[in-house]
Amino acid sequence: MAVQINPSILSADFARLAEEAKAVEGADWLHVDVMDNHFVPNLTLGVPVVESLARATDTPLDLHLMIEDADRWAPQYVEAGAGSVTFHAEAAAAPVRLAREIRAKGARASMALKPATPIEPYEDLLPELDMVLIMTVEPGFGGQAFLDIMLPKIRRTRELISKHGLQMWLQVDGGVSAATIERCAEAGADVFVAGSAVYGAENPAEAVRALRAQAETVTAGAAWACSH
Ligand SMILES: O=C(CO)[C@@H](O)[C@H](O)COP(=O)(O)O
Ligand SMILES: [Co+2]
Repeated sequence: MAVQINPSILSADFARLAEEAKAVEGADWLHVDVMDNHFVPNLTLGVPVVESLARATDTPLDLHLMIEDADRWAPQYVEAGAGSVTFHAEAAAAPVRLAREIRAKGARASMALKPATPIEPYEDLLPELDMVLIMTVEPGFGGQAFLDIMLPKIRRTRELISKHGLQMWLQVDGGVSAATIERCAEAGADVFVAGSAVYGAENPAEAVRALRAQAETVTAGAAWACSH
């Protein structure tokens, strides 16, 4: 499947997480933003909540760790039930070792880049990863405006993935909506995180379907989208 839509539960009602997860059944993954109030100026949830959420939904969990000391914590989120764990390049002391540990424990390994972090220094790491996440807002909060100056970085990352003949996914996160998803897809993204655009909609499941249809109109013709 080329296009994946991952609703972010950051925009959901945290008192009704199980119901909110069920409201987007049909989504590919449930995106879970973990924030520690150090790496980003906001605090969300931790390992026990992820364990409970993993039991409450059949949708696999896509963990986005916005925390310091990712090397110590990321493996614990695999054990908590995550199917994919994204650590930030800026927060990992030993990213290759960490990616290998995440994979060895049975999850997909992914690395995120804040808006000011370029992809080029990480080119040689790409084969160690299952996904790269390009942040299209400053991490920390949902509901921010999409940074279209990130589009060249998405394009460049897709070029590097193609250059190395890799099958990995390219995720975008932040301000993804009906107004921006096509530009992300045109630039080469195939995994789309959407928080406010899904949970702010009257019918979240329908919002997921609509975003998917929009992105698919773009990726249907893209050469890179045929490879997975
Ligand atoms: O990681 C983050 C924010 O740091 C995101 O996953 C947001 O939760 C996305 O929310 P929207 O921008 O789609 O409202
Ligand atoms: Co996120």
